[in-house]
Amino acid sequence: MMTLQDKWDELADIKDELAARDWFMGTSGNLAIKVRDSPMEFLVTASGKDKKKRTSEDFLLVDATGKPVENTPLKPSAETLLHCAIYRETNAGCSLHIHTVANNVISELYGDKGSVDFQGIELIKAFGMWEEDAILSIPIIPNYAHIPKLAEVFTTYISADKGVILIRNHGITVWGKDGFEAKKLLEACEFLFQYQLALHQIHSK
Ligand SMILES: CSC[C@@H](O)[C@@H](O)C(=O)COP(=O)(O)O
Ligand SMILES: [Zn+2]
Repeated sequence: MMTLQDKWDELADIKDELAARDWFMGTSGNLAIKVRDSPMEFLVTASGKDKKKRTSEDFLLVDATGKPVENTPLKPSAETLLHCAIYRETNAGCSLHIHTVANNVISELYGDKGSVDFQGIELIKAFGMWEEDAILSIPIIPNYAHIPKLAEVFTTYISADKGVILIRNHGITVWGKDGFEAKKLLEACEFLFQYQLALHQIHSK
């Protein structure tokens, strides 16, 4: 059986890997991993920390509403409600949110369209799309400073079978059945975004 410590270590390892890619600029980003189903509880990154550092105060346990389970001076991520929505609406075991230049620029380029679509590129297989003519459509939603409003809009775009939402000029959130799956989707998305930006540069010459 996986203990709380096992889950903590798993999330800490994922955090280190994403940090090594420089995906936590300026304290941005937040990560979560489900610890148990009933009552539903998950570990989430503490708010405002330098996520490139590994400390004993990196995560705290919260309930389905995003409230800390135990008395703690730590504050859960400001975007905990997005993770709550994912665990409420899906069977996900892990959810990851990062800000990169590539995901922000793509969200701005395709924001008015409401999605960015990928077809005929091998890496969409990371999303389980194996058919020749499959199209991966990543939804792009507006950003709202008011997190309950952002979570409300975000919830309407959660689809259990895809696991990715891009928030305009903000960042990407992915989720999967476990940490491995969520990280795979995140890496695939960032590859696709960089590919799309490179194509843009060529076409705009
Ligand atoms: C410091 S800019 C990024 C934040 O506003 C937010 O979008 C973010 O991703 C991190 O917030 P946090 O509360 O640390 O989880
Ligand atoms: Zn964010």
